[in-house]
Amino acid sequence: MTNDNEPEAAARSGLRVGLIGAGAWGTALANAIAGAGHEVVLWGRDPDAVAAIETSRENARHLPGVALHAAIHATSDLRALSDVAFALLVTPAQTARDVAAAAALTLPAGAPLILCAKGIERETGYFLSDVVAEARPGAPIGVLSGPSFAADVARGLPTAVTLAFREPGLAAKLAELISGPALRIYHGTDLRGVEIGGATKNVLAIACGAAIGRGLGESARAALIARGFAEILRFAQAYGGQPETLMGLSGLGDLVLTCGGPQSRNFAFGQRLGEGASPEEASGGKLAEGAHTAAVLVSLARARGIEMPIAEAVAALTDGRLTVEAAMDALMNRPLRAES
Ligand SMILES: NC(=O)C1=CN([C@@H]2O[C@H](COP(=O)(O)OP(=O)(O)OC[C@H]3O[C@@H](n4cnc5c(N)ncnc54)[C@H](O)[C@@H]3O)[C@@H](O)[C@H]2O)C=CC1
Ligand SMILES: O=C(CO)COP(=O)(O)O
Repeated sequence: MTNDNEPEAAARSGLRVGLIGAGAWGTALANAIAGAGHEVVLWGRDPDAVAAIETSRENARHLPGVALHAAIHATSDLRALSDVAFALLVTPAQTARDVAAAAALTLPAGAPLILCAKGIERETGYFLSDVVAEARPGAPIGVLSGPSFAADVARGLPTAVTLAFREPGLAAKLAELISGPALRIYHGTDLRGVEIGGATKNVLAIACGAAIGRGLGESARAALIARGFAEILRFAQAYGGQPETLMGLSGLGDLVLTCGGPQSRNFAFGQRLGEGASPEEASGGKLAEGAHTAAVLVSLARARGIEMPIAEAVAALTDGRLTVEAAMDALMNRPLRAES
């Protein structure tokens, strides 16, 4: 196992920070934040899995081979969050409502909560920050997003992401507290732009994966990234995100990362679809958030008259309504138009 964190950091007097969700990303962030000098409470829902993490000091299921920092305490008891200074919510997007509601019962009133999941709620079409706001009205909500594979962050490889809060100054303050030598956190106030970037890029990564899996080549991948980004920009502008935000880490940056290859679970899901697997086979039990977001993204786009043909194709693919060939034919046979 590797652990590049300085043991002394555990003894440094930092804040007590809650990490809600003990999957790959939650565990990687817990290590990074503990490495920045804080005491971390890592909450997971499964008592047996949490006990194994706490005793073995490794999350063998989701982040194997990475030693847990000494300043992390893993627990399945939400009451351990009752005295944290702030918390991060890192469970899958479609669980955000239930998990936020449960955490709201114990989190200190007014403690900032940072959303790290990437998606849109399927049943309501709500952005995740709005979902969480219903659980904790009035408490500050932030979004952390950007190009960052959990395995890279866990190995201490250089990573840069964006943290946004609407409250002026809060993102800068928290970014300062949790950034470290390898995790560089930029800050901003365009919460909506940051969360749209993270939710939409997963859908486009499935399209890239499908094209590569089908053997359509690198030119097709580049076209999908560029035209996919145009779709993201149109969507974000219609829903209140700033174009500058989308051109940064949480939009273009994360789109490029996840469209780059099968280290992305969304890309890998698309790749298997392209190779002929059914949507059920393609998931292989791994979380591909884009598969859960594609249909609701398309509904939101249609509701505002925004054209998102690539996202439409992904929604049809993931629902099993279209083959990769038919999806590509549909995209290639759209009327020629000015590039915008
Ligand atoms: N893995 C990565 O590199 C990154 C992931 N993310 C995002 O973070 C979110 C979580 O992803 P991962 O940690 O990678 O997933 P994961 O599959 O590694 O872990 C998910 C965790 O959530 C827990 N969980 C599932 N349903 C739950 C529920 N109803 N209540 C409580 N806990 C539940 C699981 O037990 C598991 O511990 C996703 O939205 C993903 O897009 C964001 C950036 C990087
Ligand atoms: O969001 C991520 C990287 O920024 C992780 O991507 P995947 O969920 O596709 O693995």
